[in-house]
Amino acid sequence: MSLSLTANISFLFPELPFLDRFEAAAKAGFKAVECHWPYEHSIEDLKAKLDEFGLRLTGINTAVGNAEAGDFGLAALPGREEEFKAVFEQAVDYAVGLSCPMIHVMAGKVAEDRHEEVCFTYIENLRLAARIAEEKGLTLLIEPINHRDVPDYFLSSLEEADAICATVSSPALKIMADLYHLQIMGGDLVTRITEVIDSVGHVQVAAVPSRAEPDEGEINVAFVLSKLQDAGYDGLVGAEYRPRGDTVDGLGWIEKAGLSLAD
Ligand SMILES: O=C(O)[C@@H](O)C(=O)CO
Ligand SMILES: [Mg+2]
Repeated sequence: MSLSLTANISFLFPELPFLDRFEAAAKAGFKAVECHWPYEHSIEDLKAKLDEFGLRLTGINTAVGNAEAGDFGLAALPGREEEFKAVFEQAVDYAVGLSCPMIHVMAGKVAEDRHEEVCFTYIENLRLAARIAEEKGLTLLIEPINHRDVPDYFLSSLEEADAICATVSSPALKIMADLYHLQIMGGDLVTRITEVIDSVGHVQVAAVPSRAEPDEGEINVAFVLSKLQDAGYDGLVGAEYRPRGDTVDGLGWIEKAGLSLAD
């Protein structure tokens, strides 16, 4: 298998302060990293770390909004369009400043009985964001997130994510297929993901149900990834799991899964 990894340094190396995780990832052999929310650090400080350790940054998320009030994204929230624009612009500034090609646009939490009602807002916000992404050469990702960990997250279905990509109809909008979330939300990973493979822009891995290294539990990660590759997926694989112990000691799964560190 020739798929390459990117280390999610929001989850890996949890014992280290965030800025020290770049060095740890590079020393472990990674050439690429992704993270969730880098915004408490300046673009300059982050760039210095990437340059110092010869890493590239492959993905960041839009800020969640008001985390203390329970926000987990804003794109699907009617009445919050200006706030969405602001967090999206912030993400674009960081992505451009750090040569980072992908932004995960976080949808937010919406009670199930309001799902239909807010679809319009989500699609309009994504249209606006996708236009900007096209101009800047960025890829936007939407990620179905499981309802056990994040009840009421607007986007939890792979098939709905694919339908939204078709509706927005922008080459800049793709699905982040996180095997952990998708296994919890219905499984049948190979068949379901290959059906939407043209819309998939990024893949992430973790074990289910533990969310630890993907060498245990319900998912045969080597098998699933090889089938996705056979179906035409040639993007990165995000190592987005919570290590059982020391991050470096837990990296043995990479070779067993036939993966390589990104170059
Ligand atoms: O799967 C996840 O939790 C992440 O990919 C994310 O972006 C939201 O935390
Ligand atoms: Mg994920």
